[in-house]
Amino acid sequence: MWRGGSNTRTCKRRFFSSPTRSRHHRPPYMLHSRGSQHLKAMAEVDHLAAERATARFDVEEMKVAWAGSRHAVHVADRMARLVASDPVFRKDNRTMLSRKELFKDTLRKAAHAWKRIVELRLTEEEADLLRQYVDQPGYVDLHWGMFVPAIKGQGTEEQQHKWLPLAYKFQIIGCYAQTELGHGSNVQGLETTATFDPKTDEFVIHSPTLTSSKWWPGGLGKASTHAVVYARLITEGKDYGIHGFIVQLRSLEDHSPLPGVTLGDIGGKFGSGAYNSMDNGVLRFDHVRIPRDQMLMRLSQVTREGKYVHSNVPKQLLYGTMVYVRQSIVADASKALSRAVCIAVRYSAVRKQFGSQDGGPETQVLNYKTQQSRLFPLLASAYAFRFVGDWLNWLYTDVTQKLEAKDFSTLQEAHACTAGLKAVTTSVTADAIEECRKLCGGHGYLNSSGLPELFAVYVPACTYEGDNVVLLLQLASGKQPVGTMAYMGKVQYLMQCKSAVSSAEDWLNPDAIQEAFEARALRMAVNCAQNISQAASQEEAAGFYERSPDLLEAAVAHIQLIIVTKFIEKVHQEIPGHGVKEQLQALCNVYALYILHKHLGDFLATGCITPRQGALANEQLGKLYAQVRPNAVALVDAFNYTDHYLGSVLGRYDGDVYPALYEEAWKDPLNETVVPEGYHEYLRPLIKQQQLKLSRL
Ligand SMILES: CCCCCCCCCC/C=C\CCC/C=C/C(=O)SCCNC(=O)CCNC(=O)[C@H](O)C(C)(C)COP(=O)(O)OP(=O)(O)OC[C@H]1O[C@@H](n2cnc3c(N)ncnc32)[C@H](O)[C@@H]1OP(=O)(O)O
Ligand SMILES: Cc1cc2nc3c(=O)[nH]c(=O)nc-3n(C[C@H](O)[C@H](O)[C@H](O)COP(=O)(O)OP(=O)(O)OC[C@H]3O[C@@H](n4cnc5c(N)ncnc54)[C@H](O)[C@@H]3O)c2cc1C
Repeated sequence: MWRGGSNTRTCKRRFFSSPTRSRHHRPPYMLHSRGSQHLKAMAEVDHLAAERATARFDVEEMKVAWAGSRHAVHVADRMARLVASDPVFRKDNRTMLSRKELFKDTLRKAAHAWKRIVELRLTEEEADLLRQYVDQPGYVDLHWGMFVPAIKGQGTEEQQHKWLPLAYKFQIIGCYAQTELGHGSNVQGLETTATFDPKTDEFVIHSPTLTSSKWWPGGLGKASTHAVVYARLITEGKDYGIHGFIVQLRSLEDHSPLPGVTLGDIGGKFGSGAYNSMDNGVLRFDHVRIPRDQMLMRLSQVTREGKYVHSNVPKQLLYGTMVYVRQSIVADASKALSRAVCIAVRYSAVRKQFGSQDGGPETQVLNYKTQQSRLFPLLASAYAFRFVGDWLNWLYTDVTQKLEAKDFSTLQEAHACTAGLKAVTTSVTADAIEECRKLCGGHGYLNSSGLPELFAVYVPACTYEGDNVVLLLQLASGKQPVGTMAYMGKVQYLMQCKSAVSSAEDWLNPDAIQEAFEARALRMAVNCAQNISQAASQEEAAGFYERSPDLLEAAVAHIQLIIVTKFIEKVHQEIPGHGVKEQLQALCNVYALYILHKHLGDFLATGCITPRQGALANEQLGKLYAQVRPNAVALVDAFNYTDHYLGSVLGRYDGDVYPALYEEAWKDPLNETVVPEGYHEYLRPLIKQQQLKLSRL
């Protein structure tokens, strides 16, 4: 008890009262030769070895299951180490940099990453991974993640031929300028105009109001030379709605804004370090002219005479770039969540509190059932999101191939799944990162734990690429029971079926889980439909508006069903490696039963299960946690993250947390001097004044 972090009385003075030190001073015990030997010896110890020894499965094979293939493990490993060993990619000081320093550091890292990519002739797969491990949001994310995909998806072959080689070689840098000060979610409400002038064969791009200023695009503020700008196309006096245009913003010689272009950064954002490395920008146009062939013309065209021609394709293909990014955001959710969980699991195995009143060892906090019941569902969710992300990537590829063959039948399904899964996985992940911070107690609140920055970087994912609530409401427009909606075809059965579960073990049967989740999702959707028609005596839209909070819950139930289904399907596959399948089976059950327990109200209110069956699910959940416990550290080791990528003293692979925490504290700029700046101006006069007052008494 007295050795734990809650009891700092004994250590406080000793640790922080050393004499004046230079910027590079070391903590007291590190100056002492015996101290540094001690530290070295400790560094060679694996404090988590005992935890690793209790694992009942082959961790190397689990790495393969997580990464998707042996090749994927190998490439990821190589790229992670390449980044970790390069001093330019250092990030441990990131939260201490000013905004300007941080931005410059981002430019430096991006340039260095590009240099390494070219020097080492990395493949696209390797280059993507290298950028991921550099782990600092920046303009390159938008250049590769949105600018290039927008040109690929919406540009004609000729346009692709012209613009993509320039973008691939970084001869131009692009961003995605859609959102405006006054309109984000409502894309059809954007105000920027692109008016065709047949006299000069040009479009005139203009920002007619303050609210039409482009606002938020990443990379726009300071880095981009070009943007795909979304604007209302006006020709022959008619407004044809939103279309994309390639617009040059800055000189390729000196980076100054082109005539008629006003642009800059929109200002500091949530958290230290974090997303402040990104130059989210503001942009206004004052009648800026661009050639007609810079309208992205794959979906529709404007002829030399100014005639608007729409190809025979759904207009929603304009939103294709967003669908692409949303599916990649789902894969990213599992990365962010697994990082947070890895930190919290390892630290919970190291951290000890209570349990001994006689000087004996205290209890690892990971052994507390409350800690397990908060942490293991998050561990299971990380695996669940990973597998549903893989499936979504497959769906996206499949839909893209169909679209190329002019088959648009699965477009709506792709939109619904990407929108819904993006919304659910990002909301859960943001909350989970914060929960992991709390699971790490006080030390989780330190920047050096990595969790505050991870949260601050991650939380805007709930908003960008579509506000999560707005996206979930999109699911309600799904009409036909196809694809992931197919279960709705079993409406008669699912409306009246009763769960057969009669013991806790029965909940281990995937069919029992699947049926309960299908029945809950379907009944909630049917209830919504009935309530909407009752609420809307005249118009469906009015009922939709009235019952939208219920629709949100029904949408979440549908998405949770997809996640559970894809996890069950994954576990049904052949999975090599001793004990790997068993562990994944346990995690799948933890995920499903945790959701069932958390949303018990839904399951009971819709009559899918009885209160007794709900209690049995919770009983089984407790048994599953006990099964996960000895494997927990190995299950996070399977994510295969380097200490550099994890960026957390609490999540270190060797578990040697305390010396690392101690050393990290001394790196803070406040500790550059023992007597702080401001002492002579503010502290000393205050103290002296009080002393004077006292002496007069
Ligand atoms: C510790 C350090 C870690 C470092 C890690 C590094 C991380 C780096 C991070 C970088 C990653 C990402 C950067 C983020 C970049 C962000 C970019 C953006 O945010 S870009 C802007 C995105 N904007 C949006 O998403 C806007 C949201 N709004 C919409 O999508 C739509 O307008 C929508 C869906 C709300 C529809 O509105 P509305 O009802 O008005 O639609 P329409 O009338 O236009 O259409 C209705 C009709 O179309 C169908 N529909 C809608 N969308 C789609 C679609 N995408 N695909 C197919 N169909 C679609 C809809 O269902 C309707 O169909 P119907 O049959 O008529 O019912
Ligand atoms: C970090 C970050 C990076 C970004 N990067 C880019 C970028 O690169 N390019 C780009 O173009 N944009 C970018 N964006 C903008 C982003 O796409 C929008 O902020 C996002 O789409 C949400 O739109 P909004 O800001 O208009 O929110 P709003 O729609 O104004 O949302 C405000 C509130 O209203 C609610 N609401 C809105 N409509 C409805 C409705 N119909 N029913 C019920 N509730 C509703 C929302 O749920 C929310 O609670 C970025 C944003 C962030 C935060």
